[in-house]
Amino acid sequence: MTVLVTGGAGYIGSHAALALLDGGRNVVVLDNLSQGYRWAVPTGAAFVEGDCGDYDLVRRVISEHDVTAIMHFAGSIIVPESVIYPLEYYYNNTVNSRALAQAAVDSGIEHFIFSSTAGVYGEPKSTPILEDFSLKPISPYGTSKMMTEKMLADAAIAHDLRYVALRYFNVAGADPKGRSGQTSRKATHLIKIASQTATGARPQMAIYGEDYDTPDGTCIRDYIHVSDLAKAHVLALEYLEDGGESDVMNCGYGRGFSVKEVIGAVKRVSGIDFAVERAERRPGDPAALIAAADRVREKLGWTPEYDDLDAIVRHALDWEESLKTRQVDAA
Ligand SMILES: NC(=O)c1ccc[n+]([C@@H]2O[C@H](COP(=O)([O-])OP(=O)(O)OC[C@H]3O[C@@H](n4cnc5c(N)ncnc54)[C@H](O)[C@@H]3O)[C@@H](O)[C@H]2O)c1
Ligand SMILES: O=c1ccn([C@@H]2O[C@H](COP(=O)(O)OP(=O)(O)O[C@H]3O[C@H](CO)[C@H](O)[C@H](O)[C@H]3O)[C@@H](O)[C@H]2O)c(=O)[nH]1
Repeated sequence: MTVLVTGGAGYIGSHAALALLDGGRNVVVLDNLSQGYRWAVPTGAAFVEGDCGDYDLVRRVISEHDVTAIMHFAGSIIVPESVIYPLEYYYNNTVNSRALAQAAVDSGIEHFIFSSTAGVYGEPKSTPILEDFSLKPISPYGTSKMMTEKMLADAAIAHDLRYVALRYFNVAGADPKGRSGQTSRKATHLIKIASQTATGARPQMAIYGEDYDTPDGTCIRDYIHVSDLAKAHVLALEYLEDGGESDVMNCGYGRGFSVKEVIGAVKRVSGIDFAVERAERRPGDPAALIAAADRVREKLGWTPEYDDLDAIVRHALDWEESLKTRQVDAA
């Protein structure tokens, strides 16, 4: 019995693979290394280089590794890039997910966990955001994820497949044991960028907009530690194995921090007063995104361990330091 982790050479997938291995499960990672790194695949996981949209390959991997469940992280993740290259995003996130789901159904896989995003909500009518708020994504990225959610919902009605779509809020931090972290070639995430600036990989950073309708004028987000998120995946799998119904669940802590608060934490924890510029608003940034996080706690029994901004930042900084000794551009 093995879990197939697509995108397991990437940031979140590698942490989920670690959590599965730590729990004594077998893991096979399928990743095309378009963004991830071979070295990021945890020791103990089997690795297949290839595309999650390659139906025949997926069927073979499922059969050869005795796969009984799929965690699907592989995808393209940069919101502004999805506006410029929408058809690439629909292909990689929606078309390839369709092929993967088809291979899963045809192979008799019954348990499927999908990486969705708070981006499916678009500009929410209010916060905290409940799972049954209407889905009105404002980017091709968000729409590509929403479409995959809908496909899974329909497939789950027609076939023996049951799924949990986890809608991540802002994922940050790194494995507390230093085994993995965020290495993306094209980082856009606030805590990653602030950590790179603190550790000298960037000369300065910018705050995108100080005129939002928030207490300090900067955007508020619900930052979740990647290891807590990984744990939610393991629990979601156990939930399905115990007979749980298909569902969607927000993954966040239900509280938010502003951009200025985050930068303040990175300066405080690192002890470095790095340069921060003011910049224009970034298009498409909602003022505040905070999860209603009751469902994941109640249905999965999820209890976070790292709901502490300084701990998230500490782990992100430690990982950034460790990257100085790695060849991150060599896959
Ligand atoms: N990072 C976040 O804050 C965030 C928030 C919400 C949702 N998500 C979702 O979580 C998932 C993982 O994100 P991440 O931050 O770890 O990104 P990442 O880029 O670090 O990891 C994605 C991995 O998928 C691989 N990949 C991409 N397309 C593939 C394909 N067609 N076949 C096989 N492998 C492929 C890449 O090489 C990479 O290793 C994505 O689906 C993303 O949309 C991420
Ligand atoms: O250098 C930077 C980087 C970010 N920000 C600001 O920090 C906040 C957070 O930005 P991120 O890029 O870290 O994250 P987003 O909220 O834009 O998006 C992330 O969270 C979303 C859900 O909330 C989606 O899941 C998406 O995939 C994921 O990238 C935003 O107000 C952004 O403008 C800055 O001011 N400076």
